Amino acid sequence: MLPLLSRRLAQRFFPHSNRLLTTYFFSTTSDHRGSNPSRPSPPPIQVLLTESAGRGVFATRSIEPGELIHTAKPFVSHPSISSIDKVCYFCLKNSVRRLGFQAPEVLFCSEECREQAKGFYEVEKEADWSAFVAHCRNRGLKYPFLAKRLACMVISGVTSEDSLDILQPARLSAEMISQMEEELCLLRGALEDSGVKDEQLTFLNIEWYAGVLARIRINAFRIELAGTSYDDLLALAAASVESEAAVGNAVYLLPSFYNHDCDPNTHIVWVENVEARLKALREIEAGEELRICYIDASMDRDARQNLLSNGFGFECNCPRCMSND
Ligand SMILES: C[S@@+](CC[C@H](N)C(=O)[O-])C[C@H]1O[C@@H](n2cnc3c(N)ncnc32)[C@H](O)[C@@H]1O
Repeated sequence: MLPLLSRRLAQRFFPHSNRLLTTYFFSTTSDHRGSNPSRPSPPPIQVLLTESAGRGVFATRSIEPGELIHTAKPFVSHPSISSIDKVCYFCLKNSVRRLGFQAPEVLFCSEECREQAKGFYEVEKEADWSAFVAHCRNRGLKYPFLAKRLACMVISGVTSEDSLDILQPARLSAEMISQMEEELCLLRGALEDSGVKDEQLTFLNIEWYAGVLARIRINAFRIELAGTSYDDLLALAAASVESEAAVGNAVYLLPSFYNHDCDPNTHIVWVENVEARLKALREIEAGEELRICYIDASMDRDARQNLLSNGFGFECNCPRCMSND
């Protein structure tokens, strides 16, 4: 199922086939290797319909505790405002040193990241984003930055305007949509003033913008890097005290199909950059659904249910909640 899904997704999301971006997105791998040791086998998972939580991810074979099930590159990501001058503008790698070739306002950790970023940055760098950034900063908004980056990707032709349609959207109230109008106006205005032609902006209306944000709201991950060294761990500990542990936000395609469980069998981690690693927390049988935890599982049942209902719009039906734990 996955190779076919991948081919269809590749045609749909990258109509003009920027090879670099396509490679970046589809390099999901698993630790297990097949008969050819140099080639990683496809991840041991498939996406199927569940009984009561829409689509979900299921194991196609037994998976060992601690096993790396697969990795995933983001479809779109963005640093948090407080991290913009510290992390790579493409991969969100921490403690990046300024390289000579880049524009003064953003950082790239390598030539490769700068090259990969061309899909959005060539459009983005021509515009003055100060009004859009000030608007989002004053209201504490983070998701419009992902929508802005996606809009730039659509304009440059590396993805199509319906690329996130495959993801489940949140229900938005009329009030939420009317608040988005101002952001959209600033986003469109910045692009128009930078010389993007009207015909390249026909997709950028409130239906598109609200549809994208409705999907981002349910499917975006907050990226906290675990780091690899003692210094990384110390920096992370300091950042969590200052509530600035997140380096950014990202939307992935395959990881978005994982449902939530308050006692999950799988977790998602980030080590050095925005590339996600899905790992088994315990032994998982073939055919079992893989679930991650969207929230802090240490909270009591009522707090968990409230958070999931307000943040994600669903009543959790996991075994832990059903047993009132
Ligand atoms: C990130 S999506 C997961 C994939 C989704 N099931 C789909 O079909 O695209 C999150 C949505 O899945 C459903 N969901 C996830 N975990 C659930 C749970 N424990 N109980 C009920 N619904 C759940 C909810 O509708 C939620 O808004």
